[in-house]
Amino acid sequence: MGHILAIDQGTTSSRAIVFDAALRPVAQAGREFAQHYPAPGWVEHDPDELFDTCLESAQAALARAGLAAGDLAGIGITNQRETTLLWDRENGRPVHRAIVWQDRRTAESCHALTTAGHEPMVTEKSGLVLDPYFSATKLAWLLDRDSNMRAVAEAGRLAFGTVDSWLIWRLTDGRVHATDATNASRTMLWDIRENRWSPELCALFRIPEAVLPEVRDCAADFGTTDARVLGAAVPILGVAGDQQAAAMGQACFRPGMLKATYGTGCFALLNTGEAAVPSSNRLLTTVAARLDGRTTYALEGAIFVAGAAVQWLRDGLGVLGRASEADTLAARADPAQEVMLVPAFTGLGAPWWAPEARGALFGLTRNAGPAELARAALESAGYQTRDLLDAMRADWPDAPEAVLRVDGGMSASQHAMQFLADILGAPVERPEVLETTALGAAWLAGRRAGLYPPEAEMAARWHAERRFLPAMAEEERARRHARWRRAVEAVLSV
Ligand SMILES: Nc1ncnc2c1ncn2[C@@H]1O[C@H](COP(=O)(O)OP(=O)(O)O)[C@@H](O)[C@H]1O
Ligand SMILES: O=P(O)(O)OC[C@H](O)CO
Repeated sequence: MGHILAIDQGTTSSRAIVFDAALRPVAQAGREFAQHYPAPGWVEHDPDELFDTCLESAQAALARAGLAAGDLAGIGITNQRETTLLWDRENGRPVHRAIVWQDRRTAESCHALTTAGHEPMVTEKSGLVLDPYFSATKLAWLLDRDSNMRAVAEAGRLAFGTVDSWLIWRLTDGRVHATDATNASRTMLWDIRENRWSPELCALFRIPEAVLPEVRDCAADFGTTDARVLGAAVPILGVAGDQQAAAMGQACFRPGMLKATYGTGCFALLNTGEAAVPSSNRLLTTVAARLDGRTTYALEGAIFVAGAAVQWLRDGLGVLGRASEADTLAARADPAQEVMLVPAFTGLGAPWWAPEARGALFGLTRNAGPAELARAALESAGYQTRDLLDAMRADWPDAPEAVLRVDGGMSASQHAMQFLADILGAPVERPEVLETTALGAAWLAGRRAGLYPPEAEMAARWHAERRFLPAMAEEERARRHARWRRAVEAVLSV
């Protein structure tokens, strides 16, 4: 009974990791699933596939650990956030495929609501910007598909959920319809300060409250799995959105602590403690955690392209065989050249929120080649992070001097991480366990089960595998950053 299973349902794959009683990962498994693009800018996932890939991963991870479900003390769930599902409570069938957070189909309705002057109220209550990224307009779109749908929803027959709620529903065979406060805070329907579904936001987006899940703490009782699902009844004891779970896995529990996860994109979260700090720089104010009924908050910034720039070198340009070769290639770059990449392949995220912007290369010479491009791609994550951190400091001048804890696939790049420390002028720390998202979910469940330590002890246990210290002269940092800002301005003006 001393193990915890963490299920990490991400945008491109589902993974499961078994942790032992000392919170060490002992076995893992993962499954990819199909991405559906039914129209330009639309992205969907098959709800059954999301569940099945989680279940297969869980079974495979348990088998690799030599364990049965009955050996588990609990399950922690973490998930891609905002992705929106709606299903029929009676037959358990989704009314549509899941609409993924990246999906832009509701851009026009967001624009109309912004033009009508609703954004200040939306931001004040939800902490978010009025963008298609979040669940509310996606759910409204689902409810608008059929003239009868809202009446059916009002009668209590339909259930809305982010991916965590869907997995809980399926794991408990329809007995529990719940989510946690971090996932709720990404729906644009949750009043982050009042800690309740917002009647004003529900009215604005025309969402019947009958569809909404019950919102619980991150470490709480989310029901017990149906014994037929995994072979034994296992309590679900922890739930958090993946970026918040990563912040917990990085032990960023105190105000001022900061983590950035470098995967395809990058998500940075700055813990602001019990203060829900409003942003004047278009960052998001979001729930970092709700534990023992106490809500803590974060300022969040999202970059759309981080490791994806390395993928582009590999799959688009063919100058890399594998992402891990980027460092070797970048090391051959001519130091005298200053090729710079603004990787706005799908627009620019925070703090710019410029969906129409497109990428650009600056400083090309006849001698610029794959090595200079690789270096520019690795460094583009650093420049973008600097913009996020500058915005965070402007929003929250009380923030202590930042140390950035990093994780995700791209944090493996020495060059990217050293440049990050250089351009931030701040230390960058990389932990031993890079699976911080699953670790956070496991910690929540184990904390609830009484197996894992509370925050303070978790924080004391965390330690860096590698620390990158800034080595760039202040003048050089300022010069480079000014050049980056001019490059961004150029991209925004083309
Ligand atoms: N050694 C490396 N150097 C630079 N980028 C890397 C390296 N290894 C992986 N990446 C990048 O990290 C990303 C994958 O990280 P991962 O955390 O698995 O992302 P996601 O969860 O978004 O799929 C890819 O975009 C890949 O290009
Ligand atoms: O599944 P990931 O790791 O790409 O994370 C997605 C985020 O939660 C979206 O907000």
